[in-house]
Amino acid sequence: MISSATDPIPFSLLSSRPQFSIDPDKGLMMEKVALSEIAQKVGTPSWVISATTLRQRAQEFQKAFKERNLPIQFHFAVKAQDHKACLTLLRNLGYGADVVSGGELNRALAAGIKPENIVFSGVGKTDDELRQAISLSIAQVNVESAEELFRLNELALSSGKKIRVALRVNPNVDAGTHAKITTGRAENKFGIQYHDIIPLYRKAQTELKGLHVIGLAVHLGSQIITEHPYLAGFEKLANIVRSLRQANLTVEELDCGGGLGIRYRNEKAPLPSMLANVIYNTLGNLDVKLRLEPGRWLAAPSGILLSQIIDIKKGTKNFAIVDAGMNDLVRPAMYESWHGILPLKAFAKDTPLTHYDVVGPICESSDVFAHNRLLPELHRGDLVAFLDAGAYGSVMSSTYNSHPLAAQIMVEDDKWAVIRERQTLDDILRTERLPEWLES
Ligand SMILES: Cc1ncc(COP(=O)(O)O)c(C=O)c1O
Ligand SMILES: N[C@@H](CCCC[NH3+])C(=O)O
Repeated sequence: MISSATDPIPFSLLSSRPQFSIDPDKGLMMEKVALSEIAQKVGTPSWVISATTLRQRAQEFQKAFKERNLPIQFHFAVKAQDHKACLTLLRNLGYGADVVSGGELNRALAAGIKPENIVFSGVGKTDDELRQAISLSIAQVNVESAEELFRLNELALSSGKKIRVALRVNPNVDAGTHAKITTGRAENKFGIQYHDIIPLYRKAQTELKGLHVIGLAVHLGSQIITEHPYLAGFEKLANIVRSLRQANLTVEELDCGGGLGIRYRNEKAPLPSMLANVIYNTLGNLDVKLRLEPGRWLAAPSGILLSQIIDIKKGTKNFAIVDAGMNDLVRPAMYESWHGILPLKAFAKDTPLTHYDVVGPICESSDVFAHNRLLPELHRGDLVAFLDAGAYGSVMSSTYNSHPLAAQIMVEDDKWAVIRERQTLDDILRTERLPEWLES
């Protein structure tokens, strides 16, 4: 997390992010909206998402696969960004949803996504969640263990309705990403071990009458920035498909998961066309319907977290203390992740830069957004934007230290709207009760 000479300086962060510009009077703009106006009217911290960026990235993803003529259905990974407005925008482009809980399933439905466009992944699905999936006849349940497979079969039999199922393979492939967001290694809790798939698939397809076994699913991890893990994972998947077919079993569909990474700092971020090429070369001739579950690539660059500087604390180090904390954006504390930081005040390319540790107000030493970051000189009251926070940002926030959840705003062209009100302390206290014996 230590800044180095190779860190992009603030101005250069703008060059690869067309949704932002600097207006000499209004400062940092997202699309045609001055972010300072939002901060002034709605307060900070606030999440702001650019609808145009989300839409363009979603379309770029689709285009890459269309160019390869691959029959594919996209399911946005709701865990990355679960706001109804984002899900609705994506639904209008033809995206379905990839959900990992009953909550996400019902959010997707509330956004008008049809059950037949919803896949349900995740390592711990309750009976109630699976019953709802069965009664809705969703696109498929990605089953993560033999135990879950048998339980789902029983639930389907007792409801009198078959459920479409894919077996999630754990291919034991290293995604080459942060250890905490790798999911496809044998030691990870996700998926069914590679060597157990064929006997289990056979049993499921030939004996478990509550299930319609349509194929396989795989998800290797998140923030994947080279083609190698995908190549290795999909080649293994293709081998299993061939073995299953040799054993006279039917494979109709493959769900290739998500995971495509973005450029937060200096990473050589891949494009969806890379993923389309790898899928074309590894799975393209298997005559299967394909599904993908992208999350981060669509949503992360579309969103920011707006925050205000509470104090500048000077000493051996300069601390810029902001009003957003790890309770809002937990990624730096949790994964040592790097987020670009831009001041909202207009600044010129040759503005002199100063080193700051940018920290939040939370009583944890890990509540640090950036160490030794070069920024134009900052003052109390200044506003800053944490970039690339549209995925795994608002969805992971908490009310630690009794900080209410931040507001959410959507921007499109010159319009903006509050899409989630700022939570209040009353909202938090409303659900708390005193036990009778403590009431005075
Ligand atoms: C099963 C599954 N699908 C899709 C995703 C989305 O991943 P990403 O946001 O990296 O595209 C995840 C998250 O890692 C996941 O666990
Ligand atoms: N929350 C992680 C991604 C996890 C993806 C879900 N398996 C992040 O912020 O990078």
